[in-house]
Amino acid sequence: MIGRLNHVAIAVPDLEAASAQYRTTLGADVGPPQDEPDHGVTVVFITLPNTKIELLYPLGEDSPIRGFLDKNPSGGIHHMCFEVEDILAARDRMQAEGARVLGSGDPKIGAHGKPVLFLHPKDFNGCLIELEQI
Ligand SMILES: CC[C@H](C(=O)O)C(=O)SCCNC(=O)CCNC(=O)[C@H](O)C(C)(C)COP(=O)(O)OP(=O)(O)OC[C@H]1O[C@@H](n2cnc3c(N)ncnc32)[C@H](O)[C@@H]1OP(=O)(O)O
Ligand SMILES: [Co+2]
Repeated sequence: MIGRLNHVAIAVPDLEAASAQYRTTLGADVGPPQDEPDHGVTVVFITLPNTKIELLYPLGEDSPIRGFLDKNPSGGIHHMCFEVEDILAARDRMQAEGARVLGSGDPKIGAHGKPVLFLHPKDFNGCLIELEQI
């Protein structure tokens, strides 16, 4: 069911500083900030040979990552995103297995213009999981 690791997301307290660190200290290929108002975040993608890093910064008052950054003021790994071929089939299977799908349960269009869903971290060993349909 889950396929490639599409990205690992890190919530950061300072998007510009984190972008500069990956670009300068780590010499990585860092993209531009992308506002994603439908998701309450601004994201920066860092392209690696085998996956991506997604830097996340809160956008708007009710950003879903505000609580995470309050608890982790210097930032932290926020979620992992796995690719799936059919996100509705994946959702139905996860729900049948007892996993909680966050939000309405209907996919939203994510940062790559593809449908995404999130699974509750408490159901996956404390790891927030995002599914993205390829
Ligand atoms: C543009 C889209 C982009 C893309 O890739 O396409 C994105 O990735 S958008 C990313 C931002 N959007 C989301 O994260 C949506 C899904 N997330 C949520 O709905 C919330 O973040 C939620 C429900 C996971 C947590 O919300 P909140 O922190 O406000 O709730 P609680 O404080 O009640 O937390 C409950 C419980 O879970 C623990 N927690 C929270 N966040 C995480 C996390 N990222 N990883 C692991 N655990 C997490 C929190 O500490 C609480 O645990 P407890 O032991 O009860 O204290
Ligand atoms: Co993501």
